[in-house]
Amino acid sequence: MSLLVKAAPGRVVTDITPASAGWKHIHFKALRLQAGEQEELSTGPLEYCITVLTGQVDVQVGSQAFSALGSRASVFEESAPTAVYVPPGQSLRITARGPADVALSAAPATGRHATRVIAPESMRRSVRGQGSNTRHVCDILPETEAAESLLVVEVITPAGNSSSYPPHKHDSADPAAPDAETVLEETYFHLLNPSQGFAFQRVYTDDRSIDEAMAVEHRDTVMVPRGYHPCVAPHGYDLYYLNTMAGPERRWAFRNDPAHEWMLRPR
Ligand SMILES: O=C(O)C[C@@H](O)[C@H](O)C(=O)CO
Repeated sequence: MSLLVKAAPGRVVTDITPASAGWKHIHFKALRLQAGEQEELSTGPLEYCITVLTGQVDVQVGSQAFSALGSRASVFEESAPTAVYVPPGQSLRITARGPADVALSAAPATGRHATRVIAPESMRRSVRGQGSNTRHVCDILPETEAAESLLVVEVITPAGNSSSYPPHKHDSADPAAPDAETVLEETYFHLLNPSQGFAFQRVYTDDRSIDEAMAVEHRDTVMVPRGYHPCVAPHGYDLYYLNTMAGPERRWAFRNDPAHEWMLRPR
């Protein structure tokens, strides 16, 4: 099975489930809605993070109504998105007010946290890396914000730069070194600017039982069940991706590929 899920042309751009991905935790759906189009579902045993990537939507969760969420025309604007956290056991309806791109990240939960809007102003934005490894990170649902298993973050990699680099992984848990690494599945939902561009992502393990190098295009998704997962944006095309992570422990602890870690050391 390829780890690259090509974008579908219609309203549902991608719909990844544990059954389709062959993993345990992450459900990821990307929608491209036109004015008035709706997505209705029951959250069942899952918690959701609805990220309004572009455009504006109204969101109804049970009897709670949230109107006109979303403030970006493009994910490449220098601003954070609006998101909504929705716990298990809720009815959920998303209605587009105009053209809107919406991402639904979901993972198992028991219902410890209430529905809430995550406002753009509350999200931490930071710059990571140096030189041609500089990228711009926005924490949508990080460890410090309440949720049971989901972690959601978006990253812009300027044209010509790399990100998630040096390559890192989070796929093993060592009880003898509990701080060393956590086990997290991950999806990368990629967008490019201009949209006809392409970027590259490699997913590989130490033993190379996984070693896939992918050309990713606008709205493609890459599944990272395990292994290192660096990205590169060629000259002329900025790369955006939305990461959803989930696993048995809600903590992002990673290990860099020792072969490439040298570049982080002062020279
Ligand atoms: O640092 C980056 O460039 C982004 C990555 O950390 C990305 O969010 C990820 O791979 C998380 O595991």
